[in-house]
Amino acid sequence: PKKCNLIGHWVNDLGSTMTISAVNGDGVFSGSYLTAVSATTNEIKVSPLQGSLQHKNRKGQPTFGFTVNWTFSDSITVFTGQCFVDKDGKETLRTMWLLRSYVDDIENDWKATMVGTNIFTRV
Ligand SMILES: CN1C(=O)N(C)[C@H]2CS[C@@H](CCCCC(=O)O)[C@H]21
Repeated sequence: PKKCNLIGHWVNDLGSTMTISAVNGDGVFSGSYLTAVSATTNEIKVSPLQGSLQHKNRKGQPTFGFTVNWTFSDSITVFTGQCFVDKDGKETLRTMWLLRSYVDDIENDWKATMVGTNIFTRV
């Protein structure tokens, strides 16, 4: 049956790689994120991620959410999505994300959040 497991190594179309470690009994997990591109000119470094997944339905394709706390930029990204097994039996994470960047002035709050979709596949 279709079984998608979040644990392991993932890569997305931007070349970012993500490693998700053990998922505990409450569905809480942690890991690390290494981005290949950034909106900043800072040197890119590995960043920690923390999240949780729904496995109440135990249908094997759980929904999840996680936060990446960027170590090299004054910003933070939250991802949410679902882990699928596609028709070829390959696991894929379909996600949407919000990237919130620091702005100096509340007048610039309107342009501080970017949104996007992103697909991860197993490395
Ligand atoms: C590389 N990325 C990636 O793999 N994404 C799914 C998108 C959403 S998080 C962003 C990178 C943000 C880096 C920190 C910053 O530039 O403020 C971009």
